[in-house]
Amino acid sequence: MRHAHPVETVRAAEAELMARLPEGALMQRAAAGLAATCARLLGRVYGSRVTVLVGSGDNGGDALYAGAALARRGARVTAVLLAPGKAHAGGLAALRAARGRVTAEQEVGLADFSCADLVLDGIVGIGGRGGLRPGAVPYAEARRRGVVVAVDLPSGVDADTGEVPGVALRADVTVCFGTYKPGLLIDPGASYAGAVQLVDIGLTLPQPELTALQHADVAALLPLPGAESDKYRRGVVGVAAGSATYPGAALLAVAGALRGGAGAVRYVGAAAEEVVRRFPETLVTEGGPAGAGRVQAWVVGPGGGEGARQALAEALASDVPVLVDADGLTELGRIGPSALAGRTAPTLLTPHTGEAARLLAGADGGAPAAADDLAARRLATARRLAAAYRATVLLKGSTTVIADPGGAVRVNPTGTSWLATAGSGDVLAGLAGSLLAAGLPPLDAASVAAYLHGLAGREAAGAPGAPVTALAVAEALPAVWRAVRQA
Ligand SMILES: NC(=O)C1=CN([C@@H]2O[C@H](COP(=O)(O)OP(=O)(O)OC[C@H]3O[C@@H](n4cnc5c(N)ncnc54)[C@H](O)[C@@H]3O)[C@@H](O)[C@H]2O)[C@@H](O)CC1
Ligand SMILES: Nc1ncnc2c1ncn2[C@@H]1O[C@H](COP(=O)(O)OP(=O)(O)O)[C@@H](O)[C@H]1O
Ligand SMILES: [K+]
Repeated sequence: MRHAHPVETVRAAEAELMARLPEGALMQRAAAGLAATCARLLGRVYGSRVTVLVGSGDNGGDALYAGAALARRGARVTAVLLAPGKAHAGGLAALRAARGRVTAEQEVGLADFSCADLVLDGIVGIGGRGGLRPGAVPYAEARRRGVVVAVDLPSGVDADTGEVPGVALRADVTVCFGTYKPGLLIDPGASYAGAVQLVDIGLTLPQPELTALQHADVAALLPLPGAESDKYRRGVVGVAAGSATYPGAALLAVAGALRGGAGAVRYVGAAAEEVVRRFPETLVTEGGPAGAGRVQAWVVGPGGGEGARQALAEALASDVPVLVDADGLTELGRIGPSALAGRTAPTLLTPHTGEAARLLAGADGGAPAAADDLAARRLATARRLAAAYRATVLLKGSTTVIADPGGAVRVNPTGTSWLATAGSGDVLAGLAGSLLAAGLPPLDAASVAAYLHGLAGREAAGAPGAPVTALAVAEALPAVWRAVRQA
């Protein structure tokens, strides 16, 4: 499990550790880890060209000490001071002592930047506010031939949210200290970070609110049949999806549900004939969720069309977990959070940002939000929805973020934009519903589903990648289950 902590928590842990260590020791640890990664990336340090972009804080200090370490090993290092007079004094002295060059001239800095084998971005770290300041913007736009290594965080990315309020410097590798910052895991910030490496500097940190699953975590959560299992004990997932206009959504949700670990899939809706023809293992019931037989969790809404309102009302009236997607979310947005007020079992909402905008419009009375703005503030959006509806929210898109109303957040690391294809969300809904029916709590069901769905998207796209269909994503699920269990 990867853990991320907000700046306030990191600072408190740093202060506590610094009080027990000789002055500067923590920065030396950070710089040593940073220099080791740079040396690995360079392969041959001696004779290589390294440019260090230096801002006014300790982030620049880390970069300067790492630059000094590389200079001592024979690299030709130039420090470019973006805030001359404010650069970290100790780091600057160390670089000079190692015979590094120092300049404050932008023209020289830009020329150096463009021909360096490696650039260290020490402009700003967790102390940053807003995007890059004007003096640093040309570096984000300049030609580059070497690898750019961000120190702790790509400059211009908000550490706590992943928001990029202005221009940011894109990195190939980010070396972060002590813990991941949320901004390294959540887009758009995550897309600036490249490959992220964590350097342990000995911080003692509390349980994180924000986590990202890895293979071993998912493997431990997957519902597996035991010797005494039967289909009911494994869980029956009810799928209320599809309509005369959108029968395909029913097929795709059922396809996802069949590969999610429940013992059986029960379908209700207008596409029963198509569903049984394609998936004869599906149980089909006439009418809506209210009259269906035993079900441990409902999936309502994919392609639900005009039937979504009634199906939603019936599913929400049940005492089992309900996943609401697509047309179900549109109906829910019309009513607002009061629709969930009487529920005794958990509810999981799976909006994309357009649906999130509609849900918010029906929720907390705030100003109407555009989907693009919500996408730029993914963490805040998922949290706001979870709080307003008192439900678990899986916000889909470039980084899928899952927020529990209690405050816990999971970020999915496996996504791929090949999944941006019609119907792949229906597969995800069926898959997550199946995991709910198998007994996983909503945060786990949603984050395991997003994880497997992302891997299945990659598996279906192959390497170097080709367009995928939603059904191919569903069909790739058994292979990714195996891959996760084998890891
Ligand atoms: N405190 C410590 O002992 C440690 C700190 N570490 C490093 O220190 C960093 C935090 O250092 P600081 O608290 O000094 O903060 P930063 O170095 O991240 O930035 C603060 C400085 O940047 C300026 N600034 C803010 N926003 C800016 C922007 N958008 N563009 C340009 N300048 C901007 C501020 O005026 C301030 O002078 C971490 O990210 C990490 O790299 C590590 O060395 C680990 C140990
Ligand atoms: N840019 C992207 N990068 C990664 N995943 C994406 C991107 N855009 C969409 N996705 C994923 O693709 C799926 C699309 O779901 P959705 O928007 O509901 O489509 P549909 O309604 O057609 O099924 C979601 O799992 C979402 O997270
Ligand atoms: K930085």
